[in-house]
Amino acid sequence: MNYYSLNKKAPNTSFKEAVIKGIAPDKGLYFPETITPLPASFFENIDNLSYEAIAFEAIKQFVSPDIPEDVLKTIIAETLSFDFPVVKINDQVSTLELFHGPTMAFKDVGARFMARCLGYFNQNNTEEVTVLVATSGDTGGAVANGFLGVKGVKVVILYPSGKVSDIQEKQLTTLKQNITALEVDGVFDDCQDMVKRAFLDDELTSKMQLTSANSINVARWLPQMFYFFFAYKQLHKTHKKIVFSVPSGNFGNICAGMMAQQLGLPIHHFVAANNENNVVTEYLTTRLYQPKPSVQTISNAMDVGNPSNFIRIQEIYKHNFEALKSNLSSFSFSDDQTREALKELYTDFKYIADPHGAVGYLGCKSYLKDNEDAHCVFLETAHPTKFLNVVEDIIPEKIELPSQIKAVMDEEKASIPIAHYDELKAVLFNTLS
Ligand SMILES: N[C@@H](CCOP(=O)(O)O)C(=O)O
Repeated sequence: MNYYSLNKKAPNTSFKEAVIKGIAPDKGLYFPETITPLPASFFENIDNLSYEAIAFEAIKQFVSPDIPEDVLKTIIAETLSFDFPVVKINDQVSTLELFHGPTMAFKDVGARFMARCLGYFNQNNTEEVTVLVATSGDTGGAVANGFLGVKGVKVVILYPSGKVSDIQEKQLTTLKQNITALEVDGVFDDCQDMVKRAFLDDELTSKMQLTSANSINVARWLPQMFYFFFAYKQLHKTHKKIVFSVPSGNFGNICAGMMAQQLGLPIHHFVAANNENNVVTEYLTTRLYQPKPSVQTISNAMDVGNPSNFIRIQEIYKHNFEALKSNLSSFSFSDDQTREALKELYTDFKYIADPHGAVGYLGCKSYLKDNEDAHCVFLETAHPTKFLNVVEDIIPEKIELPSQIKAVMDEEKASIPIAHYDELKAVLFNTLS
């Protein structure tokens, strides 16, 4: 598969080069040249396929021929070593739990997949790769965990100081080894802008191989398609109109769901569930796409004011507003509404959600008001204990800490404070020695 830059001012490139570069030289996101739907027989036979077999069929065309099929099977087996259960909330709503991996957030799949692809491409390479990543909470921990000890790879994570949860901060600052955490005096968008600027900085890129482990990287983004297939496998016999409500920040996850739909997965509709960072909700109402500085909320991983992947969504719908709107609804919710939803899920259904899942649940409720015959699945993108300070105030029971969380609780944080791009540059040059 070849990839083109969405800015259309850079040469097309292979999967391998797209992964190693992260972003095209013209600053565009890479997008696959073709998307070939899976045959009808795949969907007819889905009940007999394992998750690994489904994932293999879904992603094969996007990584071929750079990753041979036997290597791809191993990468997928190692990536998907945990479960993805659908849990019934009521007759109209279910949740897909994506938090059973090592850092208890949906980012684990993409991070582990990408780390293994990069490890494979790098095996005979003497040149080190530096992975730069901006996080508003969950990506950082997943990337730190996924890339820990990967040969020839150094990871530098930028996160907004004071704007991620305590456990998220522990996950991304305590592993050390080949992982460096930079605590940025700013918001997530400042971190993301610095990362994107670094890719275009000739002084840096002439001395080091930089790539991204955010969803701008195709190897981080595309494996997120798997979730939608896994939910479909669990629900298609009982529900015909399946709608996904995706808590959305950088819009990589929902965009991956739309790619799954392009492959033929029968998804009836998407809901982008937003907190008060509502650029896309406003766009669908006003047709004006106006990125703005992110505001801090209790669903902090979605505190993104300029979502990177929206341009890919536009590309899928060929920049046709009506086509997009017929397949995507978007709602935005305040922190108070999110707290109420957490309470309702617990009181009415005995389900403990995290704040992001609660926003997804609200997205389902809003959509179902006018679409009663649909079944809405909200993605539970992270485990509630990652947001203990929020959840424990609302849920009147002691929540048992999972072993993955306990493992980092008492570790010592190591981070470097920075405020400006030049400081990032200095850190990157220091990693060269
Ligand atoms: N929600 C994210 C922000 C970065 O998103 P990504 O999917 O592009 O890595 C986070 O938790 O850091």
